[in-house]
Amino acid sequence: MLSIIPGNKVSELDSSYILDQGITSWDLMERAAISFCSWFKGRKNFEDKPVFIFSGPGNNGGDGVAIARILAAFHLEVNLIVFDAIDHCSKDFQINYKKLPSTVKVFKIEDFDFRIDVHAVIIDGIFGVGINRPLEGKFKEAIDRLNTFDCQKIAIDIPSGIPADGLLQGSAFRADYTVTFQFPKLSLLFPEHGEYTGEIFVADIGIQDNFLEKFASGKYFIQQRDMRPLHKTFHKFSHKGDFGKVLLIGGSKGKVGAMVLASTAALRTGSGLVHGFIDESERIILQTAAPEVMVAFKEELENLAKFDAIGIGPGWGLNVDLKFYESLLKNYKKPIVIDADGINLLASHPDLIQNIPQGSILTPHIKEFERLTGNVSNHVERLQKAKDFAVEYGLFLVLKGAYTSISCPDGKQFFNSSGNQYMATAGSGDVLTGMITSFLGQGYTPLNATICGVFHHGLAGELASFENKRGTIASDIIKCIPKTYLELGID
Ligand SMILES: NC(=O)C1=CN([C@@H]2O[C@H](COP(=O)(O)OP(=O)(O)OC[C@H]3O[C@@H](n4cnc5c(N)ncnc54)[C@H](O)[C@@H]3O)[C@@H](O)[C@H]2O)[C@@H](O)CC1
Ligand SMILES: Nc1ncnc2c1ncn2[C@@H]1O[C@H](COP(=O)(O)OP(=O)(O)O)[C@@H](O)[C@H]1O
Ligand SMILES: [K+]
Repeated sequence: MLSIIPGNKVSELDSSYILDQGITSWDLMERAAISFCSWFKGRKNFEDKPVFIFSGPGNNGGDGVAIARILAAFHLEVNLIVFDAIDHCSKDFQINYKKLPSTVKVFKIEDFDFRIDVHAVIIDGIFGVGINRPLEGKFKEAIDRLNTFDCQKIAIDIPSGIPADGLLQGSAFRADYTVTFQFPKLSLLFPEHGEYTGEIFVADIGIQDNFLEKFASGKYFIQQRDMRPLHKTFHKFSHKGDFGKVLLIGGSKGKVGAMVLASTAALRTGSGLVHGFIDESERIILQTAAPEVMVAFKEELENLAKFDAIGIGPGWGLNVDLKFYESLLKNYKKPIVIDADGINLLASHPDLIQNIPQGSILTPHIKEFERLTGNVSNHVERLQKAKDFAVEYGLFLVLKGAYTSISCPDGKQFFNSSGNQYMATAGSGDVLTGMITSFLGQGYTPLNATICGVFHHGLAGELASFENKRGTIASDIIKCIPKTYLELGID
């Protein structure tokens, strides 16, 4: 899986890779520029538009200069705006500058009149991971001004101004797209930076995952290409028992829908048998809405071991018999998935936490997480708290939202790449609970069940929103779960 390397290790990574491969730093910059340009050429919305590239003094600027040469070779109108005297710029910047064809128009920032047509494309190569202080002076002025333009804007590697691993202070370039090299920089995944990064694309520059791993910090980016090997294979003679027997517990007056969604999602994810335990008065609703789901009776819960996985919480309400909850946690000896009111009850009764079986999976959204661990002021703090919580209690903590993070008992953190804003709709979290419980019941390890659940859920959301856009609802996501297997080439 793709490692996320801290910004301060990137130059060490570059030097080590260059030495290992017997290439020059210019070769690596050229790969980055080619990779950027092939992404650029693949996007029909930039075709034949004039391009304005802003290049700072470092290697991010050097990338910009190399990109200027390559795009000019495609006969685009290319304007390059530089901020410093060329002999004060990085070595590879200077080499690329000498290679520029005469068709590229070069301006010094102080001479540039900012007459940029609305149809033009602005490319930001001002600062990359080398930024070491907030923007000021000519850099801040230029970026603040560029942010007022309505044309398409692309950031090279990271929007200038945002530090690779920390929080933005002051101004930064507001991009519609960020094309980041080899791995996403951690700060691109923070909600605070969403309005600056736009859509993120990872451009491959040829550094293999196992090489990156030497510089890893225990943070990983989950991509589509990682999915197949994490899945179990089933065969012609597999029977419904092989696909797992799961139990979902939740539902209260007015909130039975959450159980309908979670249990249907579990079935669509591949569970052989799904049981639902729900308030007696509400059972008929579950039975009617989801006839494939079997309603469980209290006496069946006396032998919990017969269930391959249990998910607790969807629509459960807060009016729950705590002794019953405690007995579930104590008596089930395998990992449990806990969501929604299951989490809210842990927050109001923290003494219950110690009873949760090791390796269990908690799936709070940001508000539920704060109820559990206290308020935080930013995402850096939130990620640290999630990691500490997972390590302290030996649990997997899934912090839901864009780039959902999975914090593991060993301190590793995984960030999901699938999903989109159209999934922010009622019940979409219940769908995830059903999916993770299903994978767990199919015999996946808690980590694989969580990664697969989170990735398939996001992919189903993307497929569902393809046509429905803002009108996407949780049931649409469930309908698209089977398509995620097709999309990933998994039988
Ligand atoms: N493996 C990789 O990741 C590769 C990285 N490359 C590019 O190289 C970039 C990193 O290049 P650099 O390390 O040269 O760093 P940058 O290009 O981000 O800039 C660093 C320069 O800017 C100065 N500086 C930093 N903050 C400033 C501020 N607020 N105001 C004024 N000056 C400031 C620094 O003193 C230094 O001279 C990456 O982001 C990427 O674009 C590619 O060229 C090749 C491969
Ligand atoms: N902007 C987004 N990008 C990607 N996924 C999102 C986004 N917003 C929400 N989601 C996903 O949708 C789900 C919402 O879950 P949750 O907040 O528990 O909703 P509910 O309580 O309504 O079921 C989570 O899995 C979350 O990761
Ligand atoms: K940049």
